[in-house]
Amino acid sequence: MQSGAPALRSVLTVKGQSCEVSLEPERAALCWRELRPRRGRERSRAAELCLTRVLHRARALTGGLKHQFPPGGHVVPVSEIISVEDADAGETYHHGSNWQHMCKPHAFTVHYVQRMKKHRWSCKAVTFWCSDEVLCCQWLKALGDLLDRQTCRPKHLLVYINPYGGKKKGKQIYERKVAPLFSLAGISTEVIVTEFANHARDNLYEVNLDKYDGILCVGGDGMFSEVLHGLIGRVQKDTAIDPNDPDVVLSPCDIRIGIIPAGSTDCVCFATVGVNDPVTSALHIILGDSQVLDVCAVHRKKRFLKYTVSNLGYGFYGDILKSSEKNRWLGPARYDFAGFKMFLSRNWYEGTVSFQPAKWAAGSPRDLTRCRSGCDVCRQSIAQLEEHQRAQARGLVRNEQEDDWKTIKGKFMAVNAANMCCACPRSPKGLSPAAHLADGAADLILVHKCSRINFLRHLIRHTNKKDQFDFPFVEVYRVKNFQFTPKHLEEDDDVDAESTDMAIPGKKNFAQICADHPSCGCNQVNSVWNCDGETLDQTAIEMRVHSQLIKLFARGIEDSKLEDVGCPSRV
Ligand SMILES: Nc1ncnc2c1ncn2[C@@H]1O[C@H](COP(=O)(O)OP(=O)(O)OP(=O)(O)O)[C@@H](O)[C@H]1O
Repeated sequence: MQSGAPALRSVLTVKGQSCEVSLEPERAALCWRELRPRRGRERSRAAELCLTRVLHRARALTGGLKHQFPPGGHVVPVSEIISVEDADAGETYHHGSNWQHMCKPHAFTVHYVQRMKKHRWSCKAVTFWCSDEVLCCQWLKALGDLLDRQTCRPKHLLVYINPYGGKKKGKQIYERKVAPLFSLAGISTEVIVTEFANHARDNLYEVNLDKYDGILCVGGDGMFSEVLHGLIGRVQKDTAIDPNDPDVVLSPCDIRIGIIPAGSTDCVCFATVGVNDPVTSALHIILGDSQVLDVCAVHRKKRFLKYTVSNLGYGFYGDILKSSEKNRWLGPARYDFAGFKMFLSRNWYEGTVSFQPAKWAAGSPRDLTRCRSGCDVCRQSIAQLEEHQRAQARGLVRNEQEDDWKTIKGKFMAVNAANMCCACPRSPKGLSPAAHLADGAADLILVHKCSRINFLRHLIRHTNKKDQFDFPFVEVYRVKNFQFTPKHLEEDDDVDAESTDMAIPGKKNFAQICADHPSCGCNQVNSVWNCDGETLDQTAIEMRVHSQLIKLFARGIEDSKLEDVGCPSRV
């Protein structure tokens, strides 16, 4: 409701109780509260509605109801109303009395978001009964007009479903839990059930994107990665940007991506919504939420390899992924099995890491801030980054292309670049709890070679309140880019020749034997990179953060205080 628009106030009946109901212009909210305490369910609805009429007369006489509701009322922000419909058409109201057949009372139903525990949302409905048709139409029109003004909401979506992701229930989840909500909200969809890996990615290069207000993926992180690659690739193609150039400024993607979690790992959904729940994600999409997200581009010299939004991990997390791929038949449990196996293997890898710190970043990886909805650290960091870029363009500060590189050589058990906290239900803190979704930087975590017991202590701290970086063998930096070169390629000028590191015949056999027999005391030469759950063949890589390159249908994790009051909130 626009500021200055008149308030709509009436006495309507909700669940047999007379309620004072208002559309508050200044709060852009629908509010209602019972006018008197409930006296028992046996009260006849006819008597209640008659009382409603009496109160309406009283309203006319007194010139309006009082402006502030006392405690005990409900408030639903208009921005969280999903839809409004004529209750007769919706048939959502329980018609319990004969009286309605005689008097034909009129009613409308409001569907809205209710906050549950742990960032979960559900769709609730409340039906308001009016004394006459004119009043009912007045309410339907006022609410409809307000919903029409929610211009950020999508109307037409392109949906890709991976029928084989997670427990192979993507299609079922979409049809049973998500599609009914979209139809309630008046959203039309075009659904493509993928037939092969990379179907969605390839399709995104061909479709007419102008037709859609958003692209959804139903599946896990692998499916999201497909859509991410398809969309970013398509936008670069349309804007004649060469993604193979590691120094190029990529064109941002304006169309939003929605994730309906239905995979084995739904890390991106968890970190941007706070829960892996298809209904919650669908509701964020319906309300038209928007969350910008940094994307890291991974290159090998002048060749583009992959984009990543969550974790780029070498060593421990790369080995887990590689090992888990062999046991896909175990389902999601394959990650636990592979993790345990890799922990026992205690592999370490020699190499050199070079990086440039993100000097503009407002936070640090070891502070106690957490990236939350409307994050101040992200906003401040980007403001400082833009200021820095403007100063560079004017020649006021020196170009950092060549300067400020820091180099660390060592034997690493894990090298991780976390672009977000990477929290998941198993590790609610994540790999880097203070990492931010859209600050233009990633957290580079280096775990040097250490004893098995120390590595276990480090891993356990991902699940408790202690600082997982507070060990002499762990280093963490907030960076704008980094490079990694494994030791055996350090001397090699022609690192481009490496197609896959395991292609070096002698080393391949050696690595294979030792991976299978960790007790022999030898170590594998190379790990692989785990790039958002997909393996990279190359080991010598460079990564750069592209700030706020994409937008998701999400709002970041909300402050839990909102859940305590619930929605509709008690005033
Ligand atoms: N129809 C299909 N057939 C085979 N593979 C597909 C199909 N559609 C998508 N894929 C691929 O399946 C992979 C895994 O998908 P998804 O992320 O949805 O499930 P997941 O169980 O979470 O997998 P993972 O845990 O391995 O990421 C993705 O890399 C995607 O490219």
